[in-house]
Amino acid sequence: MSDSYFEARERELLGEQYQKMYASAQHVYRAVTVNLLRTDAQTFARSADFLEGPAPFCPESFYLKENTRPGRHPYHHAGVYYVQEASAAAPAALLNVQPGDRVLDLCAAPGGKSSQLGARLQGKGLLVSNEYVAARAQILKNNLERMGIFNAWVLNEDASHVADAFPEFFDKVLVDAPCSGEGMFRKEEEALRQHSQALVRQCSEMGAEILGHAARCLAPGGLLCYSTCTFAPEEDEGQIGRFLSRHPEFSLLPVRLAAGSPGEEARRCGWDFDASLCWRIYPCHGGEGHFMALLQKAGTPQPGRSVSHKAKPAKECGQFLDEMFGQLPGIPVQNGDRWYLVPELASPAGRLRTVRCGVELGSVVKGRFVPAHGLAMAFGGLCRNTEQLTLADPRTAAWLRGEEIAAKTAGNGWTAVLVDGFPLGWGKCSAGRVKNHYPKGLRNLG
Ligand SMILES: C[S@@+](CC[C@H](N)C(=O)[O-])C[C@H]1O[C@@H](n2cnc3c(N)ncnc32)[C@H](O)[C@@H]1O
Repeated sequence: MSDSYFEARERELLGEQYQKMYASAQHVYRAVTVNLLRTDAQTFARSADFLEGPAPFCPESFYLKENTRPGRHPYHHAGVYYVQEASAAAPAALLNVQPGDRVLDLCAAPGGKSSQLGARLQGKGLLVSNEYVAARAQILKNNLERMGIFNAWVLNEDASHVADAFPEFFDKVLVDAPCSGEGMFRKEEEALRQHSQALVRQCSEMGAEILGHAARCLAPGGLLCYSTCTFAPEEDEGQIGRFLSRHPEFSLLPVRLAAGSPGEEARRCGWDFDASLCWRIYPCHGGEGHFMALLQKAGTPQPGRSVSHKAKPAKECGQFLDEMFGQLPGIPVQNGDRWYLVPELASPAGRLRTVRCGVELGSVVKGRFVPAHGLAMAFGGLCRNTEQLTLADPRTAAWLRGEEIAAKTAGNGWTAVLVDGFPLGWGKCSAGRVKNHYPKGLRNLG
């Protein structure tokens, strides 16, 4: 790490601790976060042989063994885990999301923290997952689809529009702010090259604006988590101090994790509050670096408002769902020639730029229903016709390469293909063979 402004600032703030916090921590840890919608942390730890052990920042994060390629593993394809730096997994867990909550992730792409929030909802309630940059919002949608988060509404909006549309609506809000990325220095040279004091100031202003919008859409009594992957005072403790001075209706709750260190008084930028209630993770703690603070809005939560939709799926779509699944959670909604299963609390009509609301079910082509990949990823484990694979079965690798495989458990017609019960998309079975419908862009090639 050699940005001169960064180094001079941190040496001054940390004194003798500087060497310990950054320079002597050479090891770069890689980690994954298990998807609690697919399995639990203990079962995952037993079944995945590529894990080094649990990370100390949240129960669903695990360090990886050296030389693993987690992106090609069948469990990755099946959304059993998300490749996520260990300290980055901490903030979402602080919100203590419960099934049925209304949750907003305001700066969500590529989706690591949204996946955690969605998994903790266990399919009940609503996750609104917003990303400002359009191309990144598509990546977010794809990741949430792979993780099977079926009650997510993915938006590509300015934070101010989200706040206008949902006044005091959410029980829990996460602001993982766009930041100067000092916690990325060891992983990405580009973050180091682009860094400057001016960038820190710019990010601090942007973060303050986003936090203001987050405050508006949080319900009375609701929780707001603010996090960054930077160490800069103006974006961290200083940001929280400024927010508290503008928002006396918020109070700071203590954050204490098994590893890391309390927020620092010297980084308050002159604001008067107890910065030690915040939490920091430095490279020496076993993660690349994160700052987080948990805030509560005063007041008592009101019963949530819900928006009802009335729609019946096309005959072919309804028939397919009845035969293959029975009752699924959500409301069928048509958009053009496609059908979606929309979470009950969501209202996809209106002016918000929606990337995806709920699960894409499929479309009717020449009088026949063609199921969408997202349907298999969300509900494949519940499907009545399945081709069941295991990690040890050579057909699993063949399937992920896009090959046709021999049928052993599926009957004729559309079938969900599963590895150890986790979904790997659709196949179509006939004459003892399963034709491969796993999307071409997702296959393990080369
Ligand atoms: C730190 S990243 C979020 C990472 C994400 N929470 C995760 O865990 O995968 C911050 C995100 O904020 C987005 N962003 C950029 N400008 C923004 C703005 N003005 N308002 C809201 N979000 C913005 C960035 O595109 C980026 O995807």
